Amino acid sequence: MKKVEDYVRSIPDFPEKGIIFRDITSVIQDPEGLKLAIDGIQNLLKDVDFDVVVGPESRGFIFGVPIAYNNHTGFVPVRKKGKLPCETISEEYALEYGTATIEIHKDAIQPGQKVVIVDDLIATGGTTEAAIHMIERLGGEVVKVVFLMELEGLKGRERLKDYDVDAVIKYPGK
Ligand SMILES: O=P(O)(O)OC[C@H]1O[C@H](OP(=O)(O)OP(=O)(O)O)[C@H](O)[C@@H]1O
Ligand SMILES: Nc1ncnc2[nH]cnc12
Repeated sequence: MKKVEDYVRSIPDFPEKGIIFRDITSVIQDPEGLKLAIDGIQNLLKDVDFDVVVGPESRGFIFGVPIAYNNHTGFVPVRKKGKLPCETISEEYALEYGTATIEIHKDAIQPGQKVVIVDDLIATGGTTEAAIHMIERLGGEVVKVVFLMELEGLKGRERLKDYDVDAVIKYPGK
């Protein structure tokens, strides 16, 4: 029987030389791959009590919404700058070259809410760290952070050492 990692397509040198791109389109286009991915993430949350799911644009939407639906919680998008229509707070974070900014609606998280962050992949952890800062600025408590894939060689988990972080698939390198 196939495992979820069998559905991930690895593309060398995309989007630039030296990066192995872990492609989820091959996972989610297959009914069994999609089911294994969502069920795998759900399994990491089986003992977690939470009120809301936050997912970063855009691949965090794909996995975050079904998890919110499964658990009968709401879903809050974290978007790239300039996309959200109401009042936002924002956070800048470092990319390999330069910086990027993500935003969340100011009224999306209520003080004291228990938040789970869902995304497809953790690399450096910069996106997640920025999302955590915003959630905490709004008074939310990040109770767990879950990914389909973790690139262990990039040490994102160390950057999030104060948080409960887990992933379905762990790649030892980058
Ligand atoms: O741990 P990090 O180093 O922050 O990298 C991981 C993030 O990068 C990717 O998103 P990206 O910003 O490429 O956006 P996309 O989902 O719209 O492709 C991925 O989906 C994670 O959100
Ligand atoms: N190697 C990688 N594959 C897919 N998405 C990524 N985001 C950051 N690094 C990535």
